[in-house]
Amino acid sequence: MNSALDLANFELCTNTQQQYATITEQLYSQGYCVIEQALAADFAMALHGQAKASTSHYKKAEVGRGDNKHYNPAIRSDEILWITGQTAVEAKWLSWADGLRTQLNRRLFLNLSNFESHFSHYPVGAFYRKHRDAFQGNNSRLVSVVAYLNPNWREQDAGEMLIYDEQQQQTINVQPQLGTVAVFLSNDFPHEVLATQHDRYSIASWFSANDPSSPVISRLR
Ligand SMILES: O=C(O)CCC(=O)C(=O)O
Ligand SMILES: [Fe+2]
Repeated sequence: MNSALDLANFELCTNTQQQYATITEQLYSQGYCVIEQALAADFAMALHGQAKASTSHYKKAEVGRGDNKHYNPAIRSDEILWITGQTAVEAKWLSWADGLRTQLNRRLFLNLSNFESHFSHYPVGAFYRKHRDAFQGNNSRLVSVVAYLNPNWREQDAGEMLIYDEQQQQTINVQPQLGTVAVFLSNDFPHEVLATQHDRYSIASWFSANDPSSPVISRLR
């Protein structure tokens, strides 16, 4: 899967529209959705290949915003690389996300306008402590989307993402298996990445709204 031509020819997944509908419905009814094999295997492998091949370009992830942005390995120890859409496979990923954005806007009357997305690499031992993706006092990140890029992940590799559903008082355990996608309301679901025992690649991303008058989604139900 090397040329742009090959990439242009594969399906994003077996039934992308059905999948968008499932994500939209579950986001509405419970605030989150986890789908295994959401991305077709060849597409997810192409993303994995790019995430891995670009390792020398990653930067240590920081926490906080603006002047307060800083490196704090006690909170998170992953490294990241922003996705710009400059390669065919990145463009495919952005196009998958844009299709989802359109459905969320149409079906839930949202006004999501932006999408930001980065590859994350968690080397052995790396983690990301419990956090929310929406910044305090700034609700612009509304919907989080995480895609996993690790073929043949085994339970002993650890590195799960735990999503805390505080209303239901339960924890959702997401294995970072190739092709799995997790979507959740950025402000409502604290989550963490447990220390990984194996090199771990994912894409972390967020839909946000520019327009301050757009609906602030809390739980939709
Ligand atoms: O890689 C993951 O499982 C999630 C990462 C995350 O929560 C984030 O980057 O905000
Ligand atoms: Fe997060």
